Amino acid sequence: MVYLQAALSESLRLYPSVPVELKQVLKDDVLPDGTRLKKGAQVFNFLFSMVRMESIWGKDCLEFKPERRIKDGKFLSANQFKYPVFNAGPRRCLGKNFSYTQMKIVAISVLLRYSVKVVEGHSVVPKLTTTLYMKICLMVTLRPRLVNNA
Ligand code: HEM
Repeated sequence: MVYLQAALSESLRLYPSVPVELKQVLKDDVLPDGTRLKKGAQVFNFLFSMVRMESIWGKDCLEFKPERRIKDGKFLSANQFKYPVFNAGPRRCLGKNFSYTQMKIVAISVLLRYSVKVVEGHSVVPKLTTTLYMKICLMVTLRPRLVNNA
């Protein structure tokens, strides 16, 4: 279960369901990098880019590596501001735990019955909208697993 949690988190890092957020500035403010923001300004937060930045995630930032989220056999929760896939701060996603439960149920239901292999040469091309899609569907081969019902 630890590896599945890490794999789902890592998938959402590289392909965040909410790839871009729009925020509005309530009062004049200064970002940590010195950028000045005027009240009423709109700020696009490009999560899709942020979760792939080398300065935040290291040289292997573009690699799918669930292991980066596991230490001593335990799942490592990332700082919400480093991993804002579910937003960060007081307006964090209320459905985070629920969505992990859903994703695990779906993954387990499929993996229990089938071995899944992505079709050779098929590449995932993201389609950026307010939520993230794939430009074309994910082409996979499913091989039934032998289930022992005894
Ligand atoms: C992988 C699944 C999900 C992801 C990546 C996700 C991500 C996010 C993000 C980024 C926000 C902030 C949006 C913004 O303010 O611009 C958000 C807000 C929210 N999400 Fe999710 N979400 C997921 C699933 C769910 C589910 C399943 C539910 C409900 C059962 C849910 C309920 C909410 C609610 C109520 C908010 C608004 C929170 C607030 O503004 O105080 N989310 N989510």
